Formats: sequence, structure tokens, C-alpha cells
Amino acid sequence: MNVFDYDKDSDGIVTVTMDMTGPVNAMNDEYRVAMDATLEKLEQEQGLTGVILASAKKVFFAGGDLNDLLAAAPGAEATFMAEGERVKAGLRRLEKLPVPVVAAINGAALGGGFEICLSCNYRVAVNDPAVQLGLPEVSLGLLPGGGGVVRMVNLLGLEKALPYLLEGTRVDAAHALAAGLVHEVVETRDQLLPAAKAWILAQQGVSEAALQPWDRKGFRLPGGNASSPHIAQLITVAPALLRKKTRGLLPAPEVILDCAVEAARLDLDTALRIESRGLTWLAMTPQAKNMISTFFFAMNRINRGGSRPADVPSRSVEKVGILGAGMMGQGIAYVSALAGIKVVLKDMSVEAAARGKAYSEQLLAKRVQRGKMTEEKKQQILELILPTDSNDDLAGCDLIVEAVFENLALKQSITRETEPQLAADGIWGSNTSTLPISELATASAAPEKFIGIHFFSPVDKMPLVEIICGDKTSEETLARAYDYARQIRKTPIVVNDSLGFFTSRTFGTYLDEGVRMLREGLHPVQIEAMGRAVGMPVGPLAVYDEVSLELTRKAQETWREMGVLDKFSDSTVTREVINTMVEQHGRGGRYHGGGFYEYAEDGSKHIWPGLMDLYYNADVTVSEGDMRDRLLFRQVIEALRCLETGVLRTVDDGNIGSIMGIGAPVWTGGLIQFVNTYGVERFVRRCEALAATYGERFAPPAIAREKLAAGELFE
Ligand SMILES: NC(=O)c1ccc[n+]([C@@H]2O[C@H](COP(=O)([O-])OP(=O)(O)OC[C@H]3O[C@@H](n4cnc5c(N)ncnc54)[C@H](O)[C@@H]3O)[C@@H](O)[C@H]2O)c1
Repeated sequence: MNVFDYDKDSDGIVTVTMDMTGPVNAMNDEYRVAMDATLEKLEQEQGLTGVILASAKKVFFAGGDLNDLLAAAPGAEATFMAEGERVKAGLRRLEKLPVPVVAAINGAALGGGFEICLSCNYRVAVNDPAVQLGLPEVSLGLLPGGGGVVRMVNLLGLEKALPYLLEGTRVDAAHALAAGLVHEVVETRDQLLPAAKAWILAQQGVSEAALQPWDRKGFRLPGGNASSPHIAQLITVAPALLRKKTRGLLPAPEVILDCAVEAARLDLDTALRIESRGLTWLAMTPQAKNMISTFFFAMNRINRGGSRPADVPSRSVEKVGILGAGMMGQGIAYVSALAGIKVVLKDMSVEAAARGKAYSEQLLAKRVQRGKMTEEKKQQILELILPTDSNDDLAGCDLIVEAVFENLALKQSITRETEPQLAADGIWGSNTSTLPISELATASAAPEKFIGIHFFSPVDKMPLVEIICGDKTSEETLARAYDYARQIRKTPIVVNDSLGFFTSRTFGTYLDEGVRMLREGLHPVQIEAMGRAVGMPVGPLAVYDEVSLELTRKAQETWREMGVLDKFSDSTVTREVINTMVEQHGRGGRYHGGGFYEYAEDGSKHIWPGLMDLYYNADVTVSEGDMRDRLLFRQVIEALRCLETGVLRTVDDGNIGSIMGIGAPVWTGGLIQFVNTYGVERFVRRCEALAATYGERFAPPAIAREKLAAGELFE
């Protein structure tokens, strides 16, 4: 079997079926050779009437080979660019064949795959959820360098192309048809080739059919070219709007915008060359390396079981009991039922449990409204949820997830009372956010079956689940908790027990550093701005208000009673500020009427003026560079300490957990990956400098020094 199968029928139509070595078709050396050879043959073919490009794989074509992109190092720009230009020249030859070329899209065509489709004269796709079309390169810090930027602009016009290029918007076949990205949609896969052939045969004698719109005489850019007033205005304001979004931390969207504007201004071939240069430059940036390493490679490893004990057979949950139908419990019930699991949702009264079920009803109704689900399917899912106040209904659950109030004694007594209802081999998961799992497990008759399953709010939207092993949790229990997380379509990271586990503990240092700056006398508005400038979604003081100063104080009291507080981190400054805010000024956070901020009825907020009197000191100045580094390095150092002390079991868990669980800046590729591209030595030196000025909490972790001595990266 050839990599590109070549088959000519009696009508003179050649079907090229891509079936490359390995599970997917990808833009690598094998592709380059096969494509060049195929083009040569097509260009020489006698009696050719049309070409169909098809795929023998489930995915139509997967795109660029990310291993190559990761390996591309500064210094190798010329080779990298030459390879890209070769691929592009091939696609240009394809679209310049003297006969119509059709892409028969049977599965996902993202990135390079979609760029191939864009080089065909006609695109027919099957109406199947597996068909996803788009150019997601921006999410990996790259740009579509196979002509994607230039052809999208020429196909749709600058304004309509930008969301696909800057946000990586993906569409299914129906939306692609409506947006003009494909020309025809068929209902089943068997209809693809006949539809492609029928179109080609109908074009016999139509000379324009073999020409791309942009190669036809008198072509005009849809929506206007760069000098039309509307587009000229867009070009003027777009860079500023974009910068506001990226905060100057992500080069890819900026380069994409530049290339897109050039595509609206210049001839196709010149614009294509500028696009290649853009990709070459981006591929060498640390941001692209970080994003590819984490969002593609680490994510795949995690979701394929990298943190799951391999020798335990996989199993799915059939009946889950959820204790507490509050904010978290209702969300956990929803995602479980959506995955087809029977749910027993228990609260203190049937009414409270029913309110929790009503939440699922609301979310499902929205899906039905948007045409994403049938009313019948919605009813089927709702029937899976049984609201109750009785323990008896929990009988035979293979998993119980406890999500009652954050109170040690309550959680322990519920464990004693309810655990006997579990199936003989059932497991128990606590959704606690602050209480140590091993401590909670002391109430269990089977602590080896006790584990932390920590969700994030809102549960239906947040993709991460942090699984926490207590000191007695068995590998079997871990594997089953992991399988449950995958069953409900979450990405699970696995960590060992610690106060605040991995995510809250690491995130806590960001909040702590913000409060320390406040206590030092720095301006609160500047502190918040520096948090965002480093790429965190929200400033540390605003986060504290949301989390609630009151709840933080309560958690700290519990930890003190348990005798574990000082093991956590040296957060005495924060404790003192929080106590002052709550006890002396009644400022417990947003849900307690206000905290560091005041909240107006119209939803706006501003810094509580009393904060300035309490802490602000105009004589204190710290450079913005130091402020930014302090807010980022505290988190990085804590993540490394988690790795050093075994709270983190793998680097991947730390990177994925920090991005998806605590909103660490995407350009870092995760708090540990950050060190790899920042440079281990440079990181150690910067920590030393920060420690000399701001204190020992910035001292470089031993594990960083070890990596430096060994000349290794964190992998
Ligand atoms: N809110 C978050 O963002 C978040 C995130 C992760 C984890 N958590 C953890 O999840 C748990 C629940 O938090 P929440 O925000 O959903 O709280 P919540 O106050 O919204 O809900 C708690 C629910 O538990 C019910 N409950 C209390 N005692 C019960 C009992 N004996 N039997 C049955 N139900 C009982 C309450 O009636 C209430 O409906 C806590 O441990 C919390 O730390 C919360």
C-alpha cells in the first residue's frame, strides 16, 4: 500500500487516498515526499478530469508534526523555513492543477489538515461530530504556516477570517457550510466520494472550476481590501485591542494579525512567504515551546493514563452517590449523569436535594435550546438523578463523592454513617478543598478505599480534577478514581496529600505574595495590575475576596486546631492582614458584603478606601519587574517544592494542574515548564537575587540546584 494511494477511474478522475505510516496523516518528511511524487504524477497524467483528496484514517489529516516543531532550535531557521516553503509550494501546485480538486473530508481536519483542504477547489464534508475544521495553531503559540492565514483571508475577507486565526475557532460540518468554509455536506461517509465525483463531472467545460477564487481574473477580497474604509479602520484599531487581550505576553496572535493584514494588502505569493517567516520566527519562541510541550504532549500523556497505575484493569462507575447538593454537589451530579452514570444526590432534605437536581435541568434545558440535545435525551439524563435525604438509597454505590460543608467533624461523622452503604468494593472520594485526606480517612473503616477527588468550580465548565492520595490510599482506588474522572470527561492530575494539595497550595503563594506587598505599603491597584501583567486571570486581592477572607480564616483555624498550620507555609503576614480585615473591619470578602474591594449594585467594584489608610505608604517603591517576578516566582518555587517533596508525582501533573486548575499563565506552559525555557541557571540566580532582597521564601529549591548541576531540564 502506498502512503498516498493513487487510483484513476474510467471518467479520468484520480482519487488520492492518504494513508500514512502510523495512526494519523501528518505533515512530516513522509508527507513531503509522497505529496511531491503524487503531484508529479498528476501533472503528467493524460486525460485527467479531476482529483479527489481523501483519507484512509479516521482523522482526515492531523496537521504539522509537533515533534519537528519542538525540535526546531534557534540557528536552524533557514532549514525550517525551507521545509515549510516546500510544503507550501506543493499546496500551490495542487491548487494550480488544470483540473478541479476536491477534498473529501471524512474526519477532523485541523491545522495543516485544514490548510490542505483550503488548497482544494471544492470541499465536501460528512455531517458527523468527528468532523472538526479549523486552525488551532494559535493555541500552541504558532500560526498556520501552510498557507492557512493567507487563504483564510482570501476566502472570507480579513474581518471574518480573524476569529478563526486569532482564537482558533473550530467548527463542525454544518457550521462550516454556513460560514463558507466548505461547499457541500453529505450525511454519510459513503456519500463522500460519489458527491465529489458528481461535482467534478458537473464542472466539465467550466474552466473557472479549476481556479481558486484568488487566482481568477478580477478577484476582489471579500469584505473589502486594506484600503476600503471599514477594513482600514479595523487594521488601525486591531493591534491595540489584541494587545489588551494578550497583555503583550503572547507573540503568536500579534504575528498572525500582521500576516493577515499583509494577506489583505499583497499578492498571494508574497503574503505566503511572509507567513512562512512568521511561523519560523514563532516556532523558535519559548512561548511556543512551552505551549506545545504542555498543551499537546503533557496533556496527551495525562489523558492517556500517565498518572494512573497501569496494572489495574480499567473500570467504570455505574452508580455514584453524591453527598451534599450544594454548589459543588449539584455540578458533580450533572457531569456524572451526563456521562450516563446513575446518581443518588443526597442532602439534608429532599427539597434541598431536588434543588440540586434542578440545576442539571437548567443546564440541560440550555443545551436543548441551543439545538445540542434532544428533549428526549434531556429527560433520559434527568431520570438518572435521584434526589433524596435517605442513606438507604445509597446502597450499592460503587463510588460516593462527599461534598458537604467544609467541616472536619461533619465530614468524618458522615463517613462513618454512610460508608456501610457502599458496594463491597466501592470507593469513597472527598471533594474537600482544604482538609488533609489522610486526616479525613481516619474516620473510614477502609482508608485504602478513601481518596480525594477535588473538583473546581463551576464543575460543568472546569476541565480539571485533582485526585489526592492519602497515606493509605491503594493503587486500585487511585485507578478507579482516575477512571471515573475520565468517564465524566475531565482531565485528572494525581497528587499526594498535603495542606492545600497541589493546586490550592501553589495558588495560595500568589495570594500570599499579593497580601505581603499590600502590607509592605505598595498600592493595591498596582499589585492587582502586576498580577494580571504576568498573565494571571485576576489580581491576588480580588481572588481573595472571591475565595472569601472569612473562609480562609476558618480554614486556618481548623489547621491550627489540627496542629498542621505551620507545616504549610510561612504565611503569618497574610494571617495578620486577614484577621485585621475580618475582625477589626468586618471585611470578610465579596459574599460578606465586601473585602479588599467594595462592590456596587451595578456589578462594578473598586478598592475599599479603608485599605489605603491601613496599609498604603507612598514612600515604598518596588520596581514593576520585581513585583511581577515575585508574584510568578512564588508559585513556581512552590510547584518545585511540591515536586521535591513528592506532593507532585510527575512534572506533567504540575504543569497541567497549574494551567487548568489555578489559571497559571498559558505562555509559561505550566509553572514547572516555565523554568525549562527561562533557563534553569537563570532561574536559580534570579531566585537568589529575590531572596537577598525580599526574604528566604524566594530561596531556590534544592531540586532546581540539582537540575542545574546535572545539566537537566524538568521532564
Ligand atoms: N465552592 C468551591 O469552589 C469548592 C471547590 C472545590 C471544593 N469545594 C468543597 O466542596 C464541598 C462543598 O462545597 P460547596 O461550595 O458545594 O458548599 P455548599 O455550602 O454550597 O453545599 C454544601 C451542601 O451540603 C449539604 N449538607 C450539609 N450537611 C449535610 C449532611 N449531613 N448530609 C447531606 N448534605 C449535607 C448542605 O445542605 C449543602 O447543600 C466543601 O468541602 C468545599 O470545601 C468547594
